[in-house]
Amino acid sequence: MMPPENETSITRNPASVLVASRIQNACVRIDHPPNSSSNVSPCTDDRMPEQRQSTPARFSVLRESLRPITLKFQDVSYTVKLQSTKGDCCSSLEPKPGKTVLNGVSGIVRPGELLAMLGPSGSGKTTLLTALAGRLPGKVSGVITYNGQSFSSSVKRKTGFVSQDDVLYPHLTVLETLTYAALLRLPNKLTRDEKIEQAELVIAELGLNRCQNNVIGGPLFRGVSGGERKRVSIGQEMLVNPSLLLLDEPTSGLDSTTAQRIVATLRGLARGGRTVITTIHQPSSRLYRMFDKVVVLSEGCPIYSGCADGVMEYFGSIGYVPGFNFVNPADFLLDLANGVTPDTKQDEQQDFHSRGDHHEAQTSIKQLLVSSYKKNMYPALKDEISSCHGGAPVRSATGALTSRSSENQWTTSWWMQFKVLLGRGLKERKHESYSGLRIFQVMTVSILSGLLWWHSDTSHIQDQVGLLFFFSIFWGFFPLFNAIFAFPQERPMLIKERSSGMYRLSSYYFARMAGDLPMELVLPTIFTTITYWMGGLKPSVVTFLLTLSIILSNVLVSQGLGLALGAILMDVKQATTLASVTMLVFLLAGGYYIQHIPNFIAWLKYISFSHYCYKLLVGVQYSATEVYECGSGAKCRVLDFPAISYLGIDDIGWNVAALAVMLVGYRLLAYVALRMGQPR
Ligand SMILES: Nc1ncnc2c1ncn2[C@@H]1O[C@H](COP(=O)(O)OP(=O)(O)OP(=O)(O)O)[C@@H](O)[C@H]1O
Repeated sequence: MMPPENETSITRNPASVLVASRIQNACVRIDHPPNSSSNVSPCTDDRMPEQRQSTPARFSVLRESLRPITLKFQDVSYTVKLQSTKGDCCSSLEPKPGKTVLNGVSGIVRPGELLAMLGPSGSGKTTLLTALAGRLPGKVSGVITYNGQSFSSSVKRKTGFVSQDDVLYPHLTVLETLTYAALLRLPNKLTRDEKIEQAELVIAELGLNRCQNNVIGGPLFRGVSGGERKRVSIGQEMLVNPSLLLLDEPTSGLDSTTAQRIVATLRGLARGGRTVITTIHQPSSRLYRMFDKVVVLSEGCPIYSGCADGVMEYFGSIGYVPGFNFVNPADFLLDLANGVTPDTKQDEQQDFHSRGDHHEAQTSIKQLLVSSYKKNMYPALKDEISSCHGGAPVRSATGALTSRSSENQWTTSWWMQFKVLLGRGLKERKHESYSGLRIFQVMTVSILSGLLWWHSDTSHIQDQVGLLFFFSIFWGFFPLFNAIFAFPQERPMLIKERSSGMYRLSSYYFARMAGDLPMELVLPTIFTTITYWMGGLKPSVVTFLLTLSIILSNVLVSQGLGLALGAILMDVKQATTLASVTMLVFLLAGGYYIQHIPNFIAWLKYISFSHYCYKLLVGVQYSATEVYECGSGAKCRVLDFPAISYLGIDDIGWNVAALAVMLVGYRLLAYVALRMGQPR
């Protein structure tokens, strides 16, 4: 059948309007919308047989009462500012063009329903999903409500979001990943053992028992399969028993059986009283039949929003019917969203070369479909959005304030979050922190420098001072460059977990600091012990301990600077470049290489922690009355040695204070930068 050819065919068509209206109403498949007490049992039939067998009859958080959410979105539009393509310095002054990614998308999803967003690549599915999850940066126009209310932190905690890329720690096993998620996300009223039990139940529910002790894996080493990884991501969200679950292409890259299993799980979750929304690329007809509703996007504009099994009727009513060899409704919808109809398809096969004409024809078909949606489908949808009051009422005369304020609290205490994050961080990073390569690096340098400075004494004071300067610089560079990677590497995980309201930023931050400490302090301690005694520095335990504590303070300050640079720039390349320039400046201005720095630039040494460290190291090594052999039998005061006289070994208190200020200041800066760059 031919598509409509003139404007009259897309004007408000009473027959199409009737169909569209029926499609909207027909979507309400659940006769008795789930309520907080009886909403979870219907899912059993939809689950895979293996899941039905494996679900034990223990208490499951997945079977606890829910707070159903009806999600409505009306006229959602979103525009992004495009980066200028010109590389010259003045391009930033030009106004940047905007790109409309979403244009007037509407829909309604009730508890118990599974909605699929379909559309060609780049049509705006992910953007719409992110907007519905309340995670889209910038201004989204239109109205999005959750049980009639705007997005709030209580909705956030009841929302599960599974992104297209699985953000998981590669060195943790499936069981560990879900256990840590359970410990962090489940409320304090459950004991630790009960939380672990919930993680095991989710593993059983998702059919992950066989691989529960396998590591997740990453780009450099193999772990669980793509489908298993995806199910782990879904499991992390299932643990919070979300009322609203959003998933971005959960089946992409999976074989059809695994994809079928995942969509069956989603449908089961929906039937348990949740509102489930997923984007999907190319569903098979088997998968398509599992959806309750679909939203079809074409270049950011909706061409259909309603019941999944009403698409044929709707498009038939406006003049588009599939060809005789039609099998899959999803293929038909995607063709339409691309502006391809069965007729144009046939033409394309006949005449492969007339691409320009086809492009115009496709554009006009897309425009026709969008106009048809606006005229025939949108009014019915709009009426339904404004008339429907589905879902649990969030406001009751007395209960509203209490339940809201209690839901706004974190599910677990600060201390609990700290402990779990510390344990998880130590487990995930033990390969990195205790890497043989790192230990080898430090041991080699320490032994080599011990040999180079072998038993130097005060008659070679220049060498001794050089060793002290080397201490300050080596333990300035090494921790700085290690720390730079911390936050940029963890950023995706931090964004994901903080967006779900999993923990406070402060508990994460302190757990990270504490987790890094042991190895950050053990290596310099071993290094100093070896080099100090091999290098022939003052053979006094007190002086050694003072030297060690100065070096450890230097390590902490330098690590703080690295963390701050990483957190501010969130880009390893930029941060390492800046760090190398900074350390070069500190090296030169430290007071060892150049002893007559011009006054106008001499202030640089005051911002260098290596300078303070070096001064303190010299200060504890030599006393004011000490002498050294400065010629054949002649004795000179240490204080008169040019390098030391220029440096000065007085005002130890000021140097300690400067290091202390930097120790706190850099870490505070790192925290503030992280807070500013993260969702609250
Ligand atoms: N921040 C942004 N800056 C520039 N362009 C953007 C931005 N966000 C989205 N877009 C553009 O908007 C369009 C829709 O993107 P989106 O990721 O939502 O599409 P999609 O339908 O999910 O695609 P796919 O199926 O390939 O994942 C794309 O053309 C994308 O390039």
